[in-house]
Amino acid sequence: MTDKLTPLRQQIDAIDAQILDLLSQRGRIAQEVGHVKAETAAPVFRPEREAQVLRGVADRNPGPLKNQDVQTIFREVMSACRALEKRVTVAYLGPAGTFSEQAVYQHFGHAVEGLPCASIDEVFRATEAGTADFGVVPVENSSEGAINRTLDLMLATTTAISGEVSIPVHHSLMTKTGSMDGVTVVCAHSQALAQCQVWLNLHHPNIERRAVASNAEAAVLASRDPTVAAIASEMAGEQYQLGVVQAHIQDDPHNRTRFSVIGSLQTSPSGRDRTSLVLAVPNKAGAVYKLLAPLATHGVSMTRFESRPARIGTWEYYFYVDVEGHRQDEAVARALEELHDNAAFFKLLGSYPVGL
Ligand SMILES: O=C(O)C(=O)C[C@]1(C(=O)O)C=C[C@@H](O)C=C1
Repeated sequence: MTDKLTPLRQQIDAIDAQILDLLSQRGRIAQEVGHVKAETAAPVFRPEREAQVLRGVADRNPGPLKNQDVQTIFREVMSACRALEKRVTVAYLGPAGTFSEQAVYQHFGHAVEGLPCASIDEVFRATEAGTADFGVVPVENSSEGAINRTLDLMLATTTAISGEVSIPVHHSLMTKTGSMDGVTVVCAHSQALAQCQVWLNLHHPNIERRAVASNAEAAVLASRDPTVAAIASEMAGEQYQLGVVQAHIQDDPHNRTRFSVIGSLQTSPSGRDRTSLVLAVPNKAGAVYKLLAPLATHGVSMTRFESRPARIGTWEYYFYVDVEGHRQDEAVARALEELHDNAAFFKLLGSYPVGL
């Protein structure tokens, strides 16, 4: 056994030495890129370029490693190279251990400075003020729908969307001891309580449910008090040393949350992009139908249509619309121009690479 293993490990050692050498070369070139960018004050983080690199890696992957795994490796390689140019700061809904933090690492890799914020409002504020280079905010959950506060702030602030990231959301029930003995209350963010209500009704119908600011806060509370159970990610459970009572208790096993990456960057086309905008029309019969006609005329597909009541007077609803393609693509550009002309209100939120 040992005799068979030794030569294989020698081969792995030789390959690792080559990988390390190539990584160092890549890092030195990234430093040069950094100097070129510094001369023109060009942005360090280029989401469209990173998306192209990751798609290329999956296209060329000869196996046996899975596409998702080679992409994870290359995302971290780019993250480390990017950090040689500049370590970007990313604001997210904290504390550490939230799904938002997971979304940050999935999009930017781990060589970033995470800035946990107390609320979605604060993520927008930190990003607008420049305290953070980017912010990551939840936009919609596959079971619970839109995150309304995010939609409202997209409208009210000057931030642009420069990327998107979607992550599976698996909730676990956890306590300090790993058992439900003596537990009187289950804490979680209201969205998580809603996403687990069928399971809770079935297994713990009589335990009080209390909504708190975030699942990570619930984990903190549970770590301090054995009468409190938390619903949170297992990552948060590990962070606050909780025992798992039951994993994956979300009612929908395919539960996902989509996040937007916000900032001041206007992302260039990557070849597979999405454009987000907000529209409003006067409250007349057929107005919405007419408003959207330019999309059909120019063959632009709509991938999302969400309405939010306007809170101040003139129009009844704002429509949050996502379309396929980049604002610089000819068909999209023409459709946007006509939408702009037809709409009583028009705000382009941004064009960005479709998430992996
Ligand atoms: O191509 C660039 O602009 C780089 O800065 C290099 C690099 C990379 O490591 O591949 C790093 C950061 C950018 O976000 C994109 C790519």
